Amino acid sequence: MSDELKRGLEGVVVAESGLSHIDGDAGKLVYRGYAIEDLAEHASYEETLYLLWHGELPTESELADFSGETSAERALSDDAMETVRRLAEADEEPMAALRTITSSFSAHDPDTDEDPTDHDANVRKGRRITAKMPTALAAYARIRNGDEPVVPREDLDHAANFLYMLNDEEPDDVFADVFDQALVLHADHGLNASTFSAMVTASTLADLHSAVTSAVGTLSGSLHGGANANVMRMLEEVDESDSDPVEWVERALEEGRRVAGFGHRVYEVKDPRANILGERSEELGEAAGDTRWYEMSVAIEEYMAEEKGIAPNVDFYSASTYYQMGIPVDIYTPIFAVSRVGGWIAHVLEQYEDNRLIRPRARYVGERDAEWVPIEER
Ligand SMILES: CC(=O)SCCNC(=O)CCNC(=O)[C@H](O)C(C)(C)COP(=O)(O)OP(=O)(O)OC[C@H]1O[C@@H](n2cnc3c(N)ncnc32)[C@H](O)[C@@H]1OP(=O)(O)O
Ligand SMILES: O=C([O-])CC(=O)C(=O)O
Repeated sequence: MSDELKRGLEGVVVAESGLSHIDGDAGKLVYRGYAIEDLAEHASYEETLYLLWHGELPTESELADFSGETSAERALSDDAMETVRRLAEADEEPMAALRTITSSFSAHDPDTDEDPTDHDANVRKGRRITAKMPTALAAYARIRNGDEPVVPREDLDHAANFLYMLNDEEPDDVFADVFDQALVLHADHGLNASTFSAMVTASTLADLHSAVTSAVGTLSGSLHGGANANVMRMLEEVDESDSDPVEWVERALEEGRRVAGFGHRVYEVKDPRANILGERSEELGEAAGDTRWYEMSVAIEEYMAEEKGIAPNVDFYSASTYYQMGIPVDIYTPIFAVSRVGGWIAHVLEQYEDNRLIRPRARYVGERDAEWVPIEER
């Protein structure tokens, strides 16, 4: 057995997957062979989910059935809504609230007693989790502001319905399209940390709800999904202090801090999702007659490229995009989860199809021959 150490599992291949491929040198991303640029332009989030879970693009009638079956699962049980209410009223942190709510969904899932690896039952469970997470998140965001939750509408698509439930107002077409595109762009990304965490959990033959709950927790960290909210906090701080964004970043780097939204374990160049979201951020700014957030972001991007040779990741431009849609900053990471849940479920389905317990080793660097000392002599 080799004791070669791969810290952070960097570059280690641990599974075969047909779901998404990242070419980190060229800055290319595909889901099941389809370029992310094509999916962002043409596919809805529901279509992307179907592609990930079923392996091919749906026909019109397959998509209509799939979307209808998913939207029919949006409503929360009274119990689940009570959980949301309690968490919101206790001012629980948004990702922690989402993690707890997601876990609680298993209590009312009619397929809970099925074999955890049953594919069809897992697709049904997956549909329910994916449909209910946005309802829970929107309700949480409203209740903590003293507003009542908005009942989901089955006649709106996944993206538009979320914005409707969040704001109690149907979104305009531009916001609905941009949000749908953001959901498509975040849906899957190889064996990122949260997906891997879902796979590790599933590999013990734990159930889908457990796998997704593990993943929500893993996504919350600032090195992963948590970075999108930190990007916006940085931009707001720069704006409020009237500083030059470049000077602000220079200072942060001098102090040894990382700049949120930059760097990636796999991409050596700019994340292709950041290109698309950057365009959306610019368009939203132009439409509102205020391109400040986009311009600040571009200045930081140029400086980071010149000084550090580090490019933006997906979290960098999603921040100003969501901000200009009026979405509260601290729910950006939960929104990432609302999209990525589709990828987590797809990877868990793959894991169950060809399962092997995931169990790496550590190189032991502790003592080996310690002599037992009775407690009264220590
Ligand atoms: C959806 C996502 O999860 S995308 C990632 C979201 N996370 C962030 O944006 C947080 C900021 N980024 C980072 O912390 C990192 O780039 C990570 C965690 C994403 C990737 O980290 P790793 O692959 O482990 O790269 P590593 O930490 O070894 O960084 C390599 C070098 O680049 C530097 N670096 C990487 N990212 C940054 C950054 N955002 N700001 C400043 N320096 C950075 C590191 O300091 C290191 O420099 P050194 O070799 O001189 O010490
Ligand atoms: O792939 C990663 O390590 C992080 C990432 O960009 C994602 O999860 O979308």
